[in-house]
Amino acid sequence: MMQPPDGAPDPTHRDQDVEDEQVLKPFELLQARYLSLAERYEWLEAMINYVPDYIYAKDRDGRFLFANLAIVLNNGFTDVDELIGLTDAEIHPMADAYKIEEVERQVMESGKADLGVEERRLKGEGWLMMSRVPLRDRNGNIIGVVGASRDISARKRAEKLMSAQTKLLQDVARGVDLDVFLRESQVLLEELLNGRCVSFVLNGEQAEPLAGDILEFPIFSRDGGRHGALVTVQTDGDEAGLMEFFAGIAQTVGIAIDRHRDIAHIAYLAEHDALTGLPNRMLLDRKLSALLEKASKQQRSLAVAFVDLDNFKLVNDTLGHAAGDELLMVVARRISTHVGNGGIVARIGGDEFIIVLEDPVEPIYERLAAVLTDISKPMVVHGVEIRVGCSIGVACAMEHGTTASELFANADMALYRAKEAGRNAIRLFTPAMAEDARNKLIRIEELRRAVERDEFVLHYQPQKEVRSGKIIGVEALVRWQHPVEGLLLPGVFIPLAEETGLIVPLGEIVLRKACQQARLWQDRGLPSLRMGVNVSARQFLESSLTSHVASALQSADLDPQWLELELTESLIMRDVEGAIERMHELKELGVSLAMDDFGTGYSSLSTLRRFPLSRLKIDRSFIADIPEKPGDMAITSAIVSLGRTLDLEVVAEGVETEEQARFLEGAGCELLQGYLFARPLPSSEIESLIAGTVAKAG
Ligand SMILES: Nc1nc2c(ncn2[C@@H]2O[C@H](COP(=O)(O)O[C@H]3[C@@H](O)[C@H](n4cnc5c(=O)[nH]c(N)nc54)O[C@@H]3COP(=O)(O)O)[C@@H](O)[C@H]2O)c(=O)[nH]1
Repeated sequence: MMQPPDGAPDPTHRDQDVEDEQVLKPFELLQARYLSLAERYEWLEAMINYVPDYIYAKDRDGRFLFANLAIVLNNGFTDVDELIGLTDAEIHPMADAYKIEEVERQVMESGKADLGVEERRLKGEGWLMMSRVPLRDRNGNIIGVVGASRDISARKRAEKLMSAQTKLLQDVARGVDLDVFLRESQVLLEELLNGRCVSFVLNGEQAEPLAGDILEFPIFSRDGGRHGALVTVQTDGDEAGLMEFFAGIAQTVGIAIDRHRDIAHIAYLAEHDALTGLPNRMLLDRKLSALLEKASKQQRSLAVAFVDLDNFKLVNDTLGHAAGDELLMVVARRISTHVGNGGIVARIGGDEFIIVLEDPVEPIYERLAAVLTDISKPMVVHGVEIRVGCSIGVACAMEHGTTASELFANADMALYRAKEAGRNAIRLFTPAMAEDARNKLIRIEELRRAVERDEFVLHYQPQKEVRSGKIIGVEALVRWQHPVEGLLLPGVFIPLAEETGLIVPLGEIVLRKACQQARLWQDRGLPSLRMGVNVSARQFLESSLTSHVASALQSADLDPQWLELELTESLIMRDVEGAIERMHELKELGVSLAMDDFGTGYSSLSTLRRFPLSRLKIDRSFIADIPEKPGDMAITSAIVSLGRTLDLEVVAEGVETEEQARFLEGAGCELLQGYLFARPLPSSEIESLIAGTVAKAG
């Protein structure tokens, strides 16, 4: 604590009387009363000597007039008198002295203060903040310079530490590679701390032995775990600020590691399927391109196989998505076991996997057959034992393609063929498949155009009532009047129309034409005929179906009772509840509904009861082998009596022989349809046929 010179009043002493007087009397009076000039000088000098800042005054020639103790000691003197009268040139190296003189000369010449200039210390390490102001006499003449400087080394260091911390945080934000970040951080810290040893010891790493007492700052992870520690050696001058700095750096390193792991995880997720952990399409593309390059250089072969599970949707729909996920994981494991390190297994979509077999030693077919057999083995999913089959399509490099996309396209084509072959099959790509695919594409384009231009005509196949022998209805069957190929049967284009969705506009065309024809026959005075129109699965699922039917009826001005929509049994059974709802919607229009191809699906008596049907059409496959197959005859009789039980009329399709007709009549079947009576005929021929039967009856 600084003491005032002997005899001087203690300025910190607070005496109430004195304070009162100070308020009452002028300051000069007070000074004169208590302090002589010498006393005041002594007191001021003691005070100036006490402050750690450097304070001095110089004359115009740069000679020290006064300097406080801090300056005296810093320049290697013991008493101020030793310094008085000296110039900077006499106590500092020439260059430093010149610099000081230059600044002070400027201040004296300009009369302007030079405040807050940061400079390195002339002696020892550190920084000073310098201020110089002109020294003036009573008349305002500049007679020298007064300087004051403060040691700002601690602040400068704190700033450096902070900017180091900021730089590291910026590196973290920029996502600098972790190894680079750790290396650069270590170098930066060691430089900043004058070569002091600093290292980051991450979990699982061996710490380098350091001499001396060790300081450890834990590097925490975001979730409170520990990544490791920042390790350094303890030194005497370690102040609290530095400890905080180390702790802060350790925290920054923790963030960097967290971030690095996040990025690695995101990169992993971007290239892997989250469910099975298998590579996804992105990684597969990358890896396959590299493998293809290698295979091409080494003239080796490589197989790409597309694997698609059969009936996966059924598992999802019946057992739920969690069960579907479990199934996919089992399948992924089974495929991976077979492929091992000699290839890649990737999941590229719902139930689609791709296998790449590198230079297959065993014949490809055998390896894939083993995969197929393994996938098809029973598995327990959510407590239920199930089996799923699969179809596999294969293409080989370089034979079937040299790029990933060529091989994918060709393997996909082969897969399509495998599925067509009835599933659980493997097909190797052949150039003919590409040709077929090309033709299919051309056909789709032609079909699209045909729908736009309406190149379709309807033929009608009569339905004969057994009881009266009269034609009481027809089934409308579409034909494509192809501009080059002539009249095409539906088997050629209906499946394609289903696949592409073109069946929806095509179905609308058929509905309109059929309704118009029915109305035209009525207008021409023919007996009213029930018009049967096939509705495909895709059409039935369209929410617009009911409005399309209503609109077709309305524009033809046809009474709905003459329109019958034929829905296949398998279509209805896919989603019984949904189908019932849609059937009621249609029924409300006043049309009747028939179940087509009956016997090929799995409807039970109890579900059949719930359908608002008018007729059952026995599938022609049951009729074809009558009378050769007694089993078919029994089924046919059973369907007829089922119809009777449910109060539904039964129509037998595909009746080709008199024998079949007699059997069906005997069984009680009400309506017959087939080549025996007529093939599907153009409208004009139907007119003659009906006119003929009417005349015969008359
Ligand atoms: N969604 C739509 N599907 C339609 C439409 N028009 C037809 N089709 C479907 O195409 C399938 C094939 O039709 P098609 O080649 O016309 O064959 C029909 C008859 O010719 C044939 N048939 C009739 N009687 C006999 C016979 O005695 N023997 C025999 N071998 N074949 C015969 O059956 C077909 C009618 O069958 P079905 O529809 O089950 O009553 C056809 O199956 C339709 O599904 C359409 O406009 N939309």
